Amino acid sequence: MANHMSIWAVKGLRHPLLLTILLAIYVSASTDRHRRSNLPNLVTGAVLLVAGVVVVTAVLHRRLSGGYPIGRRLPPGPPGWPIVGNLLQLGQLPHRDMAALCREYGPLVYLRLGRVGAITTDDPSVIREILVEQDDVFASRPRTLAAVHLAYGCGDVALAPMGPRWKRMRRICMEHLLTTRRLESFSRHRAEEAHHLVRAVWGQRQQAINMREVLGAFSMNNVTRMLLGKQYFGGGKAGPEEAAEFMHITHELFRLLGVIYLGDYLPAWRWVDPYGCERKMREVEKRVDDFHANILKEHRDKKKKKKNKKGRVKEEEDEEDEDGEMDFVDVLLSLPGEDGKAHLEDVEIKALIQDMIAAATDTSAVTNEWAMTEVIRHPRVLRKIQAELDSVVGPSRMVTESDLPQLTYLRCVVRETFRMHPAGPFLIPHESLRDTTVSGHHVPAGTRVFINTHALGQNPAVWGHRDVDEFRPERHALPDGGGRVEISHGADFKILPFSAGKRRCPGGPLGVTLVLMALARLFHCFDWSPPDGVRPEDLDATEVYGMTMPRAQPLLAVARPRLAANMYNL
Ligand code: HEM
Repeated sequence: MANHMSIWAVKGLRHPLLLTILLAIYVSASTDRHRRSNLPNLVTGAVLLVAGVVVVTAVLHRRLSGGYPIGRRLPPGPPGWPIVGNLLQLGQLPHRDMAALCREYGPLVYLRLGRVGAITTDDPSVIREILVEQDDVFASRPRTLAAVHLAYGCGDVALAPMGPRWKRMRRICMEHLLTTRRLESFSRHRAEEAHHLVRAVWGQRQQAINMREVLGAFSMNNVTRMLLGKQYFGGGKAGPEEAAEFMHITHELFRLLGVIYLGDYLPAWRWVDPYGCERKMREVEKRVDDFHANILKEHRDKKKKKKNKKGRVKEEEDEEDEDGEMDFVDVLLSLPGEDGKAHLEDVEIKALIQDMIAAATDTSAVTNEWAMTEVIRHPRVLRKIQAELDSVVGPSRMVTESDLPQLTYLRCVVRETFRMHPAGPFLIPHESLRDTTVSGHHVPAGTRVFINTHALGQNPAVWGHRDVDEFRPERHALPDGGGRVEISHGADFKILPFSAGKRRCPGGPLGVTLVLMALARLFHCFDWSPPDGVRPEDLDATEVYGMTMPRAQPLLAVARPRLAANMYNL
């Protein structure tokens, strides 16, 4: 009984109406005692009345109007506490908690997180309304403390609020960095990194391989070669100390960007900051900035050396390195700045480098680790992927980028991976710029928007109740069996790997190539199984929450070569 009472008390803490009932039961019990001891029960009655009125008024006010004139109703949502609002209703896996609220209250749910109003949804038509039909209203981002400290005062692309600065930075990405021509110029590097990936696995064949390390190195090397002209893994140009510093700050950056920092919702929390979160943000901010300053210095020194060698600088012109490509930092150093300035500000270049590293590496590595996990859990799927690779590529050459559009079944596998394990549980939070109406509900300016991509992929109303939990790539096959399977949201918005509208991912095509290439090479070159003693179906698939949503534990898997030995030495 005591146990039951404590469970109800905990539930009561999360639900004010329940607490009122508990309070009423308690007070009437004590009233009984008071009666027996002849104490006046007038005071008890008054306390009960006032408590009831306060809570019921607060709840009604919040439910009916949310502080807005009746008729402009906020979307439905759970009642919240004064000051903290609904923060206590969110636990370690907030995407799952918000999904449960959508099941209970409907496709669009309103929450109050401390002083911040928020909406969340996992419904394709509401998502389309927010990201496409009302793109102008919802294309901003909240100024979180992590964004201020870790993205150069929100001066980057990914975390910047809507405004002329974001537009300019995004244009630089689209017109100078992520163009088809520029990306093609790195295809040779990508092929080399795909080969290193196969070699790294071959070197550890027949033993349990930590796939997080191998896949992380593949993504990181691809991105840093393109961005900084350096490899940090596998004997590239960077020294071990620099590589260790790079890894450390990148991990810290991801971790801090993923934290839900209470100081963003309850300003008083910042005075206490019991876990030193903001102090850590400032520390990482300094180390990241030093690292980027060093990268800029190296590139400028290299440029000077070339100038001395040639006796002239080809300003404003593509300046290729000895391999024939300009890395992104070279490109950024060659661009003119704002208002007629000769160059971009250093802080602008650093913010862009930072964004690309954060946005490009973890997303593709996490997706690859989940895809490998699901395929090893389902040997039937592995056999189908390999049959396709054997027919499109054959046993006597390696997969190339030109094969990727033909790998129809593998593309379905990647879509299914994005359905069940999107790179991030939510899109990066959006924010509304002005008052608006969504699905008939009032949404005030400054509302934070949590698009729950994880819950979208698990939504039985979208995917059917029968096999929503099952990894079944066939569900993405095109009806006529032909054509190219696209790895994007499509017209139905049933999956949302790269988002849509103004803030959609500008690196989608590169991301898809990195994911497909790694998987195609790994499944073409090797057979895969879990470590000895683990059955495929018992391979753990628990996730942890963060800006991206990796497996709780790194994937360990055993590779057995399936091509002739000479193929691995090419
Ligand atoms: C599998 C790989 C990738 C996935 C799944 C992915 C996914 C996403 C998602 C979901 C967003 C948030 C969109 C929103 O909030 O509405 C995003 C934003 C972004 N991504 Fe990616 N991405 C990937 C790879 C890349 C790559 C390779 C780059 C660049 C080299 C990149 C650069 C960015 C940038 C700059 C933004 C911010 C856009 C903005 O706010 O305007 N991403 N990405």
